[in-house]
Amino acid sequence: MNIAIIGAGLMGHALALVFAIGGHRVTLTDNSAEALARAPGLMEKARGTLEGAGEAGGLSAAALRERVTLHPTLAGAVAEAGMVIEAIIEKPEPKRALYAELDGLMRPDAILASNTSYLDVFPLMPPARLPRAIIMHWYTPPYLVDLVDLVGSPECPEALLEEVRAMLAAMGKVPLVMRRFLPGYIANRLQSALSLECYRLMDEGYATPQEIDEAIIHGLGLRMLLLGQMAKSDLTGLPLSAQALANRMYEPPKPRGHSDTLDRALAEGRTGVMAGRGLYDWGGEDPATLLAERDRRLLALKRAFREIGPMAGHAQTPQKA
Ligand SMILES: NC(=O)C1=CN([C@@H]2O[C@H](COP(=O)(O)OP(=O)(O)OC[C@H]3O[C@@H](n4cnc5c(N)ncnc54)[C@H](O)[C@@H]3O)[C@@H](O)[C@H]2O)C=CC1
Ligand SMILES: O=C(O)[C@@H](O)C(=O)[C@H](O)[C@@H](O)CO
Repeated sequence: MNIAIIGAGLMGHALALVFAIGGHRVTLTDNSAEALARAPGLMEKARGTLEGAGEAGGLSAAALRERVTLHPTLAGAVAEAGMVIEAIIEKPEPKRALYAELDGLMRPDAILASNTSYLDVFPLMPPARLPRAIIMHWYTPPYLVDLVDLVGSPECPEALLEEVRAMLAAMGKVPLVMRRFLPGYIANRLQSALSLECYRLMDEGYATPQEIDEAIIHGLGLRMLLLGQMAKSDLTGLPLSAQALANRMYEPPKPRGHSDTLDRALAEGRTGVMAGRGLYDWGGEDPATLLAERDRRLLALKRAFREIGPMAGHAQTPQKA
């Protein structure tokens, strides 16, 4: 399929690589010439890391350049596309404006997909596009994290969602179809709840970022990879889960809409790896080198886990809840 990706940022360039590895032809555009110009180098860096681990699907550097075409204009990018993926800034109004512009440029039969993390984008889209509109939410980096949240618009037929689900499965991804839209789907909602607690622990001086990550990496992470949270509860015994609920000893933090820890970091320009410092000081290490090292280690974990396999999820025969 011809795939057009709008937005060549952190996600857009990586999605271009994923679909190129999946054998699709990709057009990529961005309203920032600088962001668009950065994309080929970022894609090749990631492709090289994947190839080094035998995970590039046989996509050579030359084939990547051939399969992904950069377009300076929206019209040029979407003219032939059977699917248009929006991966621009997570703000409603720029998305609404883009969908309106796309409506006059896309093929009538093209699927309009959004990579939005939380927004209900369907009310932002031209009504005539809704029968072929979906949310297709990926996780960073999408060439390594296999989960893809799929949600159809209220007018999207099951058959279309199944067509996209099958396409993603054929690409080796793990599409998870939500029966109806919920901000953040499943994994992003869990991440949001976890983040709220993390910011509470830091804001109220209970824990440092390092201590929080120690607790996750050496406490929760290993089991979660194998069991998720629900199978883990089965192995622990559900009476304990029920008792923990009954004891009400845990009260989730009330959302404050901000975090003092985050506010301080942002005020000091500590915006994350790209700035050399965030909640950690990355010692001025080159961000591309750090991201490549992240990818190298994630690949080693994925390879080992492919041998081990999960003990939960669809790999198991779940009890009817
Ligand atoms: N960063 C992440 O980890 C993830 C982000 N997402 C979602 O993906 C979307 C993009 O996120 P990122 O890639 O992180 O953002 P980003 O800021 O890295 O990239 C967005 C790109 O879109 C371009 N852009 C903005 N308005 C545009 C327009 N009207 N036309 C064409 N290009 C335009 C910008 O120049 C920028 O290069 C957001 O909706 C975000 O919630 C989803 C999963 C993970
Ligand atoms: O973690 C991810 O890659 C995705 O869940 C995302 O949508 C973004 O990171 C989002 O959670 C940022 O708030």
